Amino acid sequence: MENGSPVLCPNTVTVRRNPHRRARATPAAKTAESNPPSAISSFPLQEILAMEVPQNPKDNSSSSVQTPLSENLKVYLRVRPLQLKNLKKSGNPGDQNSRLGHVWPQNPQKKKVAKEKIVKKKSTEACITINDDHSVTVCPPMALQETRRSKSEVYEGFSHVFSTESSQGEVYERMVSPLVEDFLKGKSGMLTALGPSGSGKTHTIFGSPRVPGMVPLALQHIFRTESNDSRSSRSYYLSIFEIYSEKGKGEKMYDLSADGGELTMQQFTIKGLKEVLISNAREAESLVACAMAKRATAITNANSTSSRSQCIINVRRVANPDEVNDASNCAILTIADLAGAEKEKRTGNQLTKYLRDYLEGKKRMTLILTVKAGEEDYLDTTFLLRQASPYMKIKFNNVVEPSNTNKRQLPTLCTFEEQKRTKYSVPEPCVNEGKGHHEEGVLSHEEPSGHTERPATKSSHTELAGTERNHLIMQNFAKAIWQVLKQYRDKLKSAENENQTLQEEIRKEKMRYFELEKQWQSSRCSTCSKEDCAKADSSIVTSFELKSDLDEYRFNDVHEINLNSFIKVKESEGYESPERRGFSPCEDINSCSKLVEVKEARKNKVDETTPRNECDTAKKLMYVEADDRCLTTNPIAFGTLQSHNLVKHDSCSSVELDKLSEQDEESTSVESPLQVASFIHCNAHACETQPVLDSSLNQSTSEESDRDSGALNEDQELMAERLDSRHIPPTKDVESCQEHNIDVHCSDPSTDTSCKREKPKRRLLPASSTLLRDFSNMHVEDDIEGSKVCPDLDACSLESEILIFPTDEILTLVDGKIARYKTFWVPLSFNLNLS
Ligand SMILES: Nc1ncnc2c1ncn2[C@@H]1O[C@H](COP(=O)(O)OP(=O)(O)OP(=O)(O)O)[C@@H](O)[C@H]1O
Repeated sequence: MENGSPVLCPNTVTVRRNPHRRARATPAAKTAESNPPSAISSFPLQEILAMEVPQNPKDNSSSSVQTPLSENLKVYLRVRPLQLKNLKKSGNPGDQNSRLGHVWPQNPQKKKVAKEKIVKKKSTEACITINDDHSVTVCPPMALQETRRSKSEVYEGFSHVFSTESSQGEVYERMVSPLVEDFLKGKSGMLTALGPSGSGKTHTIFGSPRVPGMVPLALQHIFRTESNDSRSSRSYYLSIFEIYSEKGKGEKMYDLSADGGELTMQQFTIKGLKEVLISNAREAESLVACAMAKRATAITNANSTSSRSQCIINVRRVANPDEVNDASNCAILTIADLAGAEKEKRTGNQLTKYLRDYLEGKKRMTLILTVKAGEEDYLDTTFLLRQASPYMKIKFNNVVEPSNTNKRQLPTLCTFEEQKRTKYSVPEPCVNEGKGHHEEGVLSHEEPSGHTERPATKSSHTELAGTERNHLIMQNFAKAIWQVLKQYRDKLKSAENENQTLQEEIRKEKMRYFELEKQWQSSRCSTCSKEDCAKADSSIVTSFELKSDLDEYRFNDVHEINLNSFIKVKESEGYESPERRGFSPCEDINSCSKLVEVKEARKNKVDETTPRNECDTAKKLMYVEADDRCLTTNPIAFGTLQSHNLVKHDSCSSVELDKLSEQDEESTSVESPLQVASFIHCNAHACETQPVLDSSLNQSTSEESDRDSGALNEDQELMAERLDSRHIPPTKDVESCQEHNIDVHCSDPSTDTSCKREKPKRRLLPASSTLLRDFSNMHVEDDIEGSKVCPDLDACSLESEILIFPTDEILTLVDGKIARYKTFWVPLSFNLNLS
């Protein structure tokens, strides 16, 4: 519907089944109009690339990250003497002792075996040179310089570098004593020794009875302090365990205390580890000595009693319960002697877990790197220093030519470069690549490092600046992508909401459309009825609706018709009869024909505008509206109207009808399937006797066609014979039929468009006459209420059973006059035996 308003007159309404409508903008297009793409900002690629990066990122990165690390992490380097025997022979007192004889505590069983081992003859040349207290230069052996073209390297940034002459006491005072002091104040700390096998880790950590290491010195320090403080009543517990990696069995943990066993780690804590209360240093040293005796050791090329496990000692300080808010309540001092960190060594995962807080910088950690100074230890030394490079400044005076890099060294370099990348956020080591120096030749390790730093530093700064800029660009790139994605996500949400709103509007519009169409149809139907009434000047209207599948039944095959219909009977008052108008029966028939034409024309018009499906689904009803004074003629009129198309409807419907045979169908005006609403105008006063009606029908049919009239005459003759055989006199009331306005049309506006296939004509009349005669034989049971409301029915002598039930009255405007109809429901049940 274009305007959506109800249509009052179908003649003035133009119905367009597929009205041309202006295409509505799609939601997407609408969205695009309301929200232009410019709402989403374009990707700021140029801005990102054009941004300025600080030219000296070194200062920023080192100052921001290194500060906390410098507080919690300190890296020391200790260089083991070249020739231990020589040192021993030199009579240097104290800590410069032979490994075999003076490491404390000793494993007695392995001590004997170690003595039998052949001590390799080692080079007297050193590969490492201590530049100052914070830096060293590592120079490759001559053989490596020639074959691999390796260059010397300068490592700086150590908290302190202990020379080969440094004593245990010196190391302790400078490195461990501050840690212990903090521990006594309640701060946890850790000391870890890391280095290749035989570099002096165990010597540094445990020492020997004559040259005690950091553990005994720390224990002595602790209890000495405690003994000096008379008010102190703290308790100390000691635990010691090792993490041992067996081939094919993974890592295992063992408690190294007297009756300790295997341990397990859950999350980041060790389950089952025993703590031994210690009250003095001697007692603690004894426990440590026993644990060391249990520690797994093995003979390596570098060390006859090499520690093959990570040994960890914990000293826990428990404050007096009386001390309130003592922060030192849970302070722990951890000292770890790690296994050899040579290149082939694989460090354990469990140790990493256990030391997680320390490695992440959350707790104070002191790392001492032990290296050997011999030329044969060059690779292990450089490997260790490069591993520790993220935590300090390392300068490369020379680079290794890629072409000469053998398989052994390449992974090391790759690992190192990878570490540099992964450790980008940690204090960035100052990497200097002096390619220019490479062309000039190999730098001597004796050459002062200060002379070669400046050009290398410049290039290093330039490279770092570029790296930092790339890093920041990538960061901003990711941020920009994130922002754009967020904007698109918001737009998508809004579009979805709008889509839902539009769908809701569409649904409402559909509902409104259906309501308007319904109103239009109802209004059109009412308009049609008024028009028909005015034109037809009729008081009796009968409407039939036949089911669409009437073709399945043939009239000739049906011998019994159960007509359980409701016949609406109108009692018209004030109706101007055709007789008074001077209508003759013939004229009456003609007028009926005219009415048929008019209503057929309107039916066709309705059919043009009515969807087919509505016709199929429409209910099939039959109404017989008749003047009470010619009620007996209603069945006649009904039969006249129906012609041969009375077909069985359904079990609960009003009429059971049958369809015409093929030859009869040609002579009928109503085609099935269709819905038929018949308007039968029958003036009660004009109703004539059956012969008169028959004659009028014959007259009417003679005007149509010879063929039709022939068929009609045959039917009429047959019916007349049947009537004669029954000797049923015509009813008195049916004296004449001056006017028979019979119309067949689709009363339902939703009649199928198939109804217009063939325009119904007056050819109905001859066929109807057959039923007319049958109905005339029916007897109306006048003992029903019908006789009360229709006294004229008393004279009815139809043999069939017609039950008449009064219902209500209807006032209708007919030709400017008010006509009152009394309606009756007349369920019909009669048999037609046409055979
Ligand atoms: N600074 C030093 N002064 C004198 N002797 C040392 C020094 N460092 C190590 N040694 C001696 O070197 C030998 C090997 O030392 P140590 O056992 O401590 O090495 P390690 O690093 O523990 O080896 P591994 O990892 O195989 O256990 C020992 O006999 C030790 O006495």
